[in-house]
Amino acid sequence: MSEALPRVALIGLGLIASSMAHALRAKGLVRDITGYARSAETRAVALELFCDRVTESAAEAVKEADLIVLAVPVGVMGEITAEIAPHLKPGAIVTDVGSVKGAVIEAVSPHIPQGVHFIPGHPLAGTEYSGPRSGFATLFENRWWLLTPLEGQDPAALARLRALLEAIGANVDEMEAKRHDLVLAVVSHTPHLIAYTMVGVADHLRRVTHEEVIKYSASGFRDFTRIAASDPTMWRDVFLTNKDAVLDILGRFTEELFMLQRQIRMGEGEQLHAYFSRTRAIRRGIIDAGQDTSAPDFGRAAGQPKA
Ligand SMILES: NC(=O)c1ccc[n+]([C@@H]2O[C@H](COP(=O)([O-])OP(=O)(O)OC[C@H]3O[C@@H](n4cnc5c(N)ncnc54)[C@H](O)[C@@H]3O)[C@@H](O)[C@H]2O)c1
Ligand SMILES: O=C(O)C(=O)C[C@]1(C(=O)O)C=C[C@@H](O)C=C1
Repeated sequence: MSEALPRVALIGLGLIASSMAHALRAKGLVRDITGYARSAETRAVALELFCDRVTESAAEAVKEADLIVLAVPVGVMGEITAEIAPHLKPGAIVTDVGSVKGAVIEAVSPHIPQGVHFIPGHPLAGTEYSGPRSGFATLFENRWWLLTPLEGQDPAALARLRALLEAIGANVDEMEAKRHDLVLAVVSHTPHLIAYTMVGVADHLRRVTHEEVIKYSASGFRDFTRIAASDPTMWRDVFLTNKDAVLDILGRFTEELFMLQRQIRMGEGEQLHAYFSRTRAIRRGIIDAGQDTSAPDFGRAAGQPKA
């Protein structure tokens, strides 16, 4: 058990909070997990599956807590912090799991009382499912968990949080918030937008092709549909709060797309081949670095790809 952080309050009881609770329980790391969700139905599920106690208000949930985890959509982090702020225990740690860091820091920091430690965070792990039944204990195993500590952060509080996250299997790294938001715009936010768009395009076409798009969808398109099934509230908030970085990356993406479009139109096969060879090498680099646990290794086992 973590003597440093024995009582945990989870604010919002969806995929990430429930996964944290399952992981903390499975490893026996904390003494008590209290949860808050708006709906009575969600609270009942949480009580049955992973919380020791649930409360009808966020304020009530945090009173005794040593660690408070804000696990709500990015757009409501500020208002929920304003609600809990007067009830936080001196010395408590508040962290969040939001997919965007700059906007969360801006919204949450002004409400944090003196003597309470706010340490923004983001687990780079998730699925397209949401809600209190979607969590599982191994979600964070061997996945990055980025912390974006603020200036003057208490090193002891940071070390306590880091130790707990590492104990549930995460690889913890620290990063400056602005850099986090740019990196995530590249590796997560813009790819989600592209997936949403592609599935939208296919849906328009479906009406023309009489369901064949869905019937014969191959694995590439299926991957897009999985991503595009992600929670609409969460992703609306991500795009609205990481606007600048996403628009920057989307601009670059559009330029590349236009270039490829032109090469296809002009029949420039050599250029297309060179481009695809470069992207294939990037993918193989990710697998070789052990960053994609979902990738089968037959590509490597069978030797080099065909030239
Ligand atoms: N899903 C992912 O892949 C993923 C990965 C990493 C981080 N995150 C981040 O984690 C956070 C939670 O995401 P999740 O996937 O667990 O979502 P989820 O939809 O599964 O759960 C969100 C919870 O917040 C509650 N909630 C929503 N609006 C609220 C409000 N106004 N007041 C109080 N509670 C409210 C919901 O009822 C639910 O209990 C988000 O900030 C998201 O950006 C998500
Ligand atoms: O695997 C998925 O379903 C995800 O999309 C998870 C994913 C991502 O990798 O982009 C999505 C959003 C988060 O903030 C972190 C992780």
